[in-house]
Order: sequence, then C-alpha cells, then structure tokens
Amino acid sequence: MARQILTLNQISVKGLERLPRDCYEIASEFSHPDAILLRSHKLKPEDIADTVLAIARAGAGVNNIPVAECSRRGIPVFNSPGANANAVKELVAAGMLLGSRGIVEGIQYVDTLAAMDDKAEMNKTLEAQKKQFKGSELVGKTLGVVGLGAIGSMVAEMALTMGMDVVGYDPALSVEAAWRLSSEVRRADTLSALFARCDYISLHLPVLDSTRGLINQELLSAVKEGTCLLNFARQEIVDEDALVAALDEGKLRKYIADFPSPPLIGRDDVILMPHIGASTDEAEDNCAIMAANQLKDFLENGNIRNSVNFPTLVLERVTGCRLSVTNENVPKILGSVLSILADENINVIDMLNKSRDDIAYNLIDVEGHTTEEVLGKMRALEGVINVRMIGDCA
Ligand SMILES: NC(=O)c1ccc[n+]([C@@H]2O[C@H](COP(=O)([O-])OP(=O)(O)OC[C@H]3O[C@@H](n4cnc5c(N)ncnc54)[C@H](O)[C@@H]3O)[C@@H](O)[C@H]2O)c1
Ligand SMILES: O=C(O)[C@H](O)COP(=O)(O)O
Repeated sequence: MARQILTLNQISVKGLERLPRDCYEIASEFSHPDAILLRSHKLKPEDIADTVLAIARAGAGVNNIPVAECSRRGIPVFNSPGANANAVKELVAAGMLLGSRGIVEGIQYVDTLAAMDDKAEMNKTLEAQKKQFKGSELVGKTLGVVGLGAIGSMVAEMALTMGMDVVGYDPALSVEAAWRLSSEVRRADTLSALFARCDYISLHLPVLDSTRGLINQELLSAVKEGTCLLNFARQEIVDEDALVAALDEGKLRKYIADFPSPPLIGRDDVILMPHIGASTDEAEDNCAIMAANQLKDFLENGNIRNSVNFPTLVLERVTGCRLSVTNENVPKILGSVLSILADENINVIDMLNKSRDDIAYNLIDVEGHTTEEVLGKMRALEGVINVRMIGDCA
C-alpha cells in the first residue's frame, strides 16, 4: 500500500520527485498520513495524527514544530541543515549593502520624481539632492556574526572576501562547523564584547528557550554607537522593546530583518523583508530534496540522518526484515526486547542502538519473519514508545 505524505506548505517538485508515486501518495489533505513534509507552517500537537511516523522540515528552523511533543510520541523530526545557507548568505550581503548605502532611500526619492517630465530639470534636481543618500563602504568595517553554523560561517567568509574584519561568537560551535570556519574569523568570548566592537552584527542562531530575547536591553545599550543589526535568524531572538529603544536613542543606526512586525514597519531606520531568506529556486530545491530523501530513508529503512530530536543512526540492510524500536533512554529495555526475540527463536543478524537525550532508537535486522503478535509483546514493555516492522517481515 502506498504511503501517504501530507504536505503543509508548497514543496519544490524536485523534492517531491524523490518520493515515487507508485509508493507514495502526496497531498495537502490526509486525515491519517504516514508522514508530514512542511516548511514554516505552524504545526500544532493536535494536528499530528496518531499514524504519523516522521516529520520533515524542508528548511533549517524547527520552531514551528512541537519537537518536545514529537519526542514524547517517538516521532523523529528532520530538517535540512545547510541546504538554504547560501540563499540566506546572499540576502545578508544585500542587507549589509542596504545598511551601508542610501539605496532604499534613494530609490524611494527617485520614485517621487515620476511627475517631472523635463529630463534636464530632473538631472539637476537629483544631482543636487544625492548628497543626502551618501553612505560608507563595507571594506575595513567590522562584522560580528552571532552563530557560526551553516549560515553564519558562510556570512563570515563572504564578509572576509569583501574586505571586512570578522568577529564571531558561538558558545555551542560543533567541531564540524569549527573546521569549516576561516582562521581569519576572530573569536569574541562574550556577546557583549562582540556588540561593543562591531559596525555590523548579523544573527545566525536558532530560536530556543535559551536564545529567545537574547538580544536584550543590556546588550543593545552596550552596542557600538551607529551599529547596523541584521536579523535573518528569527524575530523572537531580539527583544522588540529593547530594539525600538536602541533605535529611538540612535544607538543602533539601522535594523535590517526578515521578520516584519507592526512596531517596526514604516520606520526610516528599519528595513524589513517578508521572510524571503530561503526563497530562491536553488534553496527550495535543495531543502526539499534533502528533506524528502531523509524521510524516504526513514520510512523505507528506518535510517535517521539530520534529525533534531533523534540520534543519527544508519544501518546497511542485511536481511529483508528489520524492526525499529524507539524507547525511553533507560536501562534494560533493549535486553527485554531481545529476550522477546530469543523466546520466539528469532535470530538477530545485525543491530544498532543509539540514544540522544531521553530517547533511544534501535534498528534490529532479523532472520526470517516475525509477527504482529511478537511486536505487540515489545510494545507492551514499559518504556517502549513504538515498534515498527520495516520491509519483508510478514
Ligand atoms: N530567514 C530565513 O529564511 C532563514 C533561513 C534559514 C535559516 N534561518 C534561521 O537561521 C538559523 C540558523 O540556521 P543555520 O542553518 O545556520 O543553523 P546551524 O544549526 O547550522 O547553526 C546555528 C548555530 O548557532 C549556534 N548557537 C546556538 N546557540 C547559540 C547562542 N546562544 N549564541 C550563539 N550561537 C549559538 C549553534 O552552535 C550553531 O553553530 C535557523 O535556526 C533559522 O532560525 C532563517
Ligand atoms: O528556517 C528556515 O529554513 C527558514 O526560515 C526558511 O523558511 P521557509 O522554508 O518557510 O522559507
């Protein structure tokens, strides 16, 4: 029977093509889907049917998904790290240029000349007025990058090639991300040290409980006078009252962001875009392909790559029948699962077990076949969250 994939946003066709129609039905309405594929749709716990085995986010941020609830229910949530990083980097480059030159103001001024039909008069007027749109160059200025993951590291690299000095701050930097980073990026030990010395600051960290409102009044009051703050990460990372105060006081010269909000719209010192950081053909394709591939491999093989709540676990198939077991990360459960198989004379050929936070996940390849009754015994064990037969088990 074909698996049903519920799409809650428009997903690039190139990604959907990874899910062949003879094995997958894809639609924006299913009452009992096997999986959900989405972008920024705000997913409520009650909208996740009991049949859902996995959720894939074609994009980076997963703050629109109730991840803790998914973990409790044993549902892996996947994202597509890095797949839209270049798109965001390019928009940040545009944002920095919009912050350094009177581009937006100049364009708006030119639009006011539409009624002037004398070309010579127009030239004379704008040559006289253009001094108000003078800016400064990025070369030699200092950019602070907060969050040096997939996007932040690319933004840092781009700024270096534009002749800027780059300072970075990331207390949770992964080893992989550190290897990607240019040695020319200088390290700030604290956020306030970064805020005190940069002409431009660009945010590239996720919104988490620990980062919500991170850019607060204390930091913004210590910012170098005339700094331009760029936020292409998430609105919630910046405390809006503190931001407005810093702009009103002239501490911040400009705020350039991908997240409009009523108190910010219409201000001369704010440039807002409608959350288009990842809206390029290339990023939409890359994210959808990565998300669909990960979903397919999970549904067909139980493998987990790029999950935000499950451990990475990939096991080559050696038999037709594979079992996946998700359980609370406590002792003895795996032993009990294996005892059930042993009692049934079912031979284990290969297996892998990994844990992450409160979740343990196991793939067990068995010889021959197994039955729903055996799985029922496993499901009845205390601490087992779900058990799935994958492949030719019946
Ligand atoms: N505007 C857009 O359309 C758009 C597109 C893609 C991503 N995003 C946002 O950008 C965020 C980053 O994306 P990414 O692909 O670079 O993710 P990533 O996971 O590769 O990098 C995030 C980095 O932030 C760091 N970090 C975590 N907490 C931090 C803290 N308190 N201070 C400083 N750094 C911290 C992490 O260690 C990591 O290195 C996403 O979570 C998403 O919210 C926005
Ligand atoms: O986190 C992300 O990947 C971005 O915010 C992109 O969101 P989108 O897929 O809705 O454009």
